[in-house]
Formats: sequence, C-alpha cells, structure tokens
Amino acid sequence: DDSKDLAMCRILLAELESHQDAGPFLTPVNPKSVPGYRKIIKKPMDFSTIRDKLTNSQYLNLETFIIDVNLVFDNCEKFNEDNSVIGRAGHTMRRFFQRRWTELL
Ligand SMILES: Cc1ncccc1N[C@H]1CCCS(=O)(=O)C1
Repeated sequence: DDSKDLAMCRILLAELESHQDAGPFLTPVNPKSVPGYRKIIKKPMDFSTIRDKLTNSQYLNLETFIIDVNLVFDNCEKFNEDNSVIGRAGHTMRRFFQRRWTELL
C-alpha cells in the first residue's frame, strides 16, 4: 500500500544517492556544458529532481517512482557510449537498482 511504497522509495533513493557510481546522476545535466544534450534527451531526470518530487509527494506509488529512476538510466544509455565512464556508471547503477527494489519488494 502507499505508506509501504513511500518507505521503499525513501530507502531506494538514499541507496542510489550514496552509491559510489552515483556522481554523474546526482544533479541535472547542465545543457550549457554538455553539447547536444538538450536536443537528444527529451525528458531529463536526475536523483536530486527525484528527491524534490518525493519530498513534494509527487509520486503516487512505487511504480511512478521506478519510472523516473529508469528514465535516468535510459537517458544515460541514449547519450553515452557503453564503453565510457558515465555509460558504465549508468549500467552499474541500473543493475544495482533493479536488484535492490526486487529484494525489498
Ligand atoms: C548523466 C550524464 N549524461 C550525459 C552527460 C553528462 C551526464 N552527467 C553529468 C552531470 C553533472 C556533472 S558532469 O558534467 O561531470 C556529468
């Protein structure tokens, strides 16, 4: 139910934010410092934006929260080469998240 969902979102987000590979995803990508990003990525998302939405009760349930977290990783895969520092961090973080929410379910 909603209260358990909210507790899970809080735990999962704290673990994402504190993960050693979270760096590239902690703040919104600055389109001024990343050429092409604004054109290529239609729905930017990052962990600080997810934190704000969670704080402002903008997630209806675990599902809508998972959609935003996966958007972070889908954007990363779209823009970054798999064989790059940020690309690899995205794959690592997606695997970590996938495992943790299924463990906590
Ligand atoms: C996730 C991502 N995809 C594409 C380009 C850049 C990023 N992340 C940036 C976030 C701010 C700091 S940084 O500029 O070093 C990296």
